[in-house]
Order: sequence, then C-alpha cells, then structure tokens
Amino acid sequence: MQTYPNPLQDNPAYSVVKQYFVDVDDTVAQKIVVHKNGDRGIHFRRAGPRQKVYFKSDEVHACIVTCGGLCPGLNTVIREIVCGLHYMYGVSKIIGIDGGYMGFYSKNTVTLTPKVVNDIHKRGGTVLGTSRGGHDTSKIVDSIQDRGINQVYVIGGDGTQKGAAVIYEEVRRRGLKVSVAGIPKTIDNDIPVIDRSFGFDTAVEEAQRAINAAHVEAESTENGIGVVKLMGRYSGFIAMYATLASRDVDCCLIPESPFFLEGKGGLFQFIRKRLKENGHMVIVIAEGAGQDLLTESMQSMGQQDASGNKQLQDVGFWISHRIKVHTFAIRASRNS
Ligand SMILES: Nc1ncnc2c1ncn2[C@@H]1O[C@H](COP(=O)(O)OP(=O)(O)O)[C@@H](O)[C@H]1O
Ligand SMILES: O=P(O)(O)OC[C@H]1O[C@](O)(COP(=O)(O)O)[C@@H](O)[C@@H]1O
Repeated sequence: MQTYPNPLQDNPAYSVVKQYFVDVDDTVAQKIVVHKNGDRGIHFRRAGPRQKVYFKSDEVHACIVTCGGLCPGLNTVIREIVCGLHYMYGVSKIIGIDGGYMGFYSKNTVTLTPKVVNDIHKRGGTVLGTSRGGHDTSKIVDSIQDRGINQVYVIGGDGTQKGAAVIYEEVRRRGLKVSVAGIPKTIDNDIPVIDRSFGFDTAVEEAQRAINAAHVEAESTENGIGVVKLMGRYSGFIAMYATLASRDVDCCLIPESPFFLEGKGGLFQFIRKRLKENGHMVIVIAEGAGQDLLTESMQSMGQQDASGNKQLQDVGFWISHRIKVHTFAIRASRNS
C-alpha cells in the first residue's frame, strides 16, 4: 500500500522531538508480569503517530459517529479528533453522523470544523446524538461508499466496537480503501489494557454528591440508612472508587463479589452491627450487584434493549425494600 510522509514531520512542535513517532513494530504487552518459562502473552500494537501515513491530507474524508450509552467526555473526544485532524494533519473534510449507526442511512450528517466543535467539550452527552440497535452493515457501508468517506472514527462501548469490526470486515470484503478506527468508551473503566477510560473520573466525582446527600440524610435520623445505587452493570469500579474516595460509606456491593442477606456474614447482620455501633450507615450498590438474589417475580427474564443488552432489575429499589421489611420485623419483635 502506498504511504506518505506524516505531515507532523514538518511541524516544528513535533519534529524536534525525535521520539515522538512510534515505531511500527512497537507493541504493548497485555500482561506486565510473566513467568520466566511462560509465553510472552498477547501483545497489542502501540498507538501513536507513525513516520508514514496511508492518506494524503487532501484525500481524507473522515466521519465520526457515537453509539450506545452516554459517557462524560464524548464531546471532548469528538473535539480532539476534529482539531487533531485539522490542525495536525491538514484534513478539511470531516463530517459527523447524526444519531449513532442508524444515522449512516437514515439521517443527515453535520459538517465538523474546529469552529463548530470549539465549545462542545463544555456540554454533556454527545453533540452527534447516539442510539442503540440499527446496525445494518450493508446499508452503513453503502453510505460510507456513496459519501466517499475513507476514515471512520467510531466512539462507543463493546457493542459499538463489535459493530465497527463488522463494518471493517465488509469494507475489506468490498476492497475499499477505508480505515475504521474504534475509540473505546466505557464509563465503567473495565478495559484492563488501558490506564483509565475517559468519563470514569467524572462519574466517580459525581457519585460523591449522591453519597454525601445520602450520608447527610442517614445521619439526621436515628438508625438512618442511606442507599446509593451507582452505575455498573457488570463492573464495580465506579462504586468501589466512589466508596474509597468518600470515607462515608459503610458497605459497598459490587457485581464481582456475591453477597447474601440473611444469616451469619449476611448483609442484615452487618447492618444491625453498624447501626448499633454508629446509629446510621450508608450503603453503595452497583446496579449489577446482587441480581442473582432478586426473586423470580422481579426478574425481567429475556428483556433486552434495542442493542440486545440484557435489562437489569432495579437493585436499589429491591434492596431498600428488603432492608425496610427486615428492620420493621426487628422493631415489631422488640415491641411484642
Ligand atoms: N454484535 C454486534 N454486531 C454489530 N453491531 C452491534 C453488535 N452489538 C451492538 N451493536 C451495535 O452497536 C451499537 C451500540 O451498542 P450498545 O450495546 O447499545 O452500546 P455500547 O457500545 O455502549 O456497548 C448499536 O447501534 C448496536 O446495534
Ligand atoms: O441505563 P443504560 O443506558 O442501560 O446504561 C447503564 C449501564 O451502562 C453501563 O455504564 C455500561 O456502559 P458503557 O460501559 O458502555 O459506558 C453500565 O455499567 C451502566 O450501569
């Protein structure tokens, strides 16, 4: 494939720092610790600018799409792609796809320039809109082909990245010169190979406000219990980091660590102990924790969202109800 010198080589801000460019053979190991006689494990290609690029600046027609769930920082990422392409790589044709994957074939596009995206990082959500479902590979690639797009920047979670992989396969099957770049988005920070996913810190910071409020309420009442449900379908990082940062949380329940309610070592026993010691308590629960404990009648068996993700029951409502029933029963038995 034909290559061209990276335009950054002529940019004094980058060219003076010789190590700025990434060697094409550089890799990043998935596992830091390996055994002397073990295999080297999986290695990923190292990200970063290369000495050579595959597109001439004036030949690039880029598009950006955001799909799936929201996450703080989406607009910042859109802004960085637009400004990076424009100022660093001299690209002038960049469009935004409106409303996720289905926007490729059912909606209009928006022209993106540094001026258009100048202030978007100060806003929440995604200026491009997002959606679940609607991944029609052949319609999407038809649209890419018809519009003459040759760089596709896809920002989204695991579902979105599966969609991007399918687009790439179809592009390849049709023999098109189109790059598909997946930018991982997860508010949960559950991608082991990266240090921190964008939006995670903001989520942890925002969670503090809910925890503080719950703590104030709990402290104001005799035997007050504050329950805070936080995001985290399959991962408890937000709940755990928010708990560690807060210092007001007595108990943190996460999907990775099963728990039970009744009996020795159960949650109710711990609640009784903390109330006796301290007169109030705060419980943080990630939305995916304890799903196995919810009764059959509460299970939304087989219910899925438009992308096929399983819909969870409201564990916050359930646990509050169970705690109320339990504490009511204790009070009733004391009074009888
Ligand atoms: N296996 C898949 N193949 C193709 N497209 C998919 C797949 N899974 C999800 N998608 C598409 O990716 C988009 C986002 O997926 P979703 O699961 O809703 O969010 P997230 O990317 O945040 O996990 C949706 O438009 C959905 O149709
Ligand atoms: O209410 P929704 O839209 O289904 O999304 C909520 C859930 O999405 C998740 O954040 C996962 O989404 P991402 O990893 O794609 O950001 C869960 O952990 C969270 O609880």
